Amino acid sequence: MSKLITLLHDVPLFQDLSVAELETIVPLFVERKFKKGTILFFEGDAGEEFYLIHSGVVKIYRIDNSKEIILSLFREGDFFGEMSLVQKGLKRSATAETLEACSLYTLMRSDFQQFMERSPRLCLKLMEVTMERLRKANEKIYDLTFLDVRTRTIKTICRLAEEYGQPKAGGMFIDMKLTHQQLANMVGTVRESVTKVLQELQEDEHIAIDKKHILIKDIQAMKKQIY
Ligand SMILES: Nc1ncnc2c1ncn2[C@@H]1O[C@@H]2COP(=O)(O)O[C@H]2[C@H]1O
Repeated sequence: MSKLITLLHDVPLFQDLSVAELETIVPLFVERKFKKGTILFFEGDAGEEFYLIHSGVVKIYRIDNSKEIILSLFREGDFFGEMSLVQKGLKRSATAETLEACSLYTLMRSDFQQFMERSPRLCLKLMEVTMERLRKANEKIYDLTFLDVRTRTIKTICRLAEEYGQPKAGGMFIDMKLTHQQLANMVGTVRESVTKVLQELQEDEHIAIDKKHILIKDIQAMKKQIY
């Protein structure tokens, strides 16, 4: 349990909770481990649990006729699965799948709801995170409507660098293994188009790719291409 308390202290959603509130909620979480490639739930399923990531990466996506669009990637400290829990009868709005072996903490729907009813602080935090996710979703709608594939690809790489980037000799290293297909599913295009843009970016020495990891050599120079 102590590792959960440490995790909760670092998770913005739970940071403002009092010690008493934390002590109430911690025993309700159940730790579960999942292998890479496990579907946690499908879009349209009944929502039964709230998920908090202790380790690993989870992909949230929708699929249509085998075409996939990635809505978000979540990692340690992120939560998901809350949308279908806030109101009775709502179904899962997207599918969740582990991209790596994952350790997740789950909270049952009834516990999550009871805690929301009792804790205005948690509700406010949840609203803050939801607004931030809505802002990102709006940005994505704009990008898909107005921007070409090259610009969208560069923007996606820059966003990944902001969220998962680590400064490294020679640039900014994105600490996440991504295939061209996964990147294409984030950008909203076909794999061939993303491969072409990545090749151009490598030829122009903006990025280097090593074992599915992207290194951005000069993040400011990359950003200059889009803004
Ligand atoms: N656009 C989005 N951005 C980030 N997370 C999302 C988005 N859409 C759905 N999710 C998450 O994916 C989950 C799918 O199940 P739920 O609808 O229960 O809750 C959802 C959210 O936690």
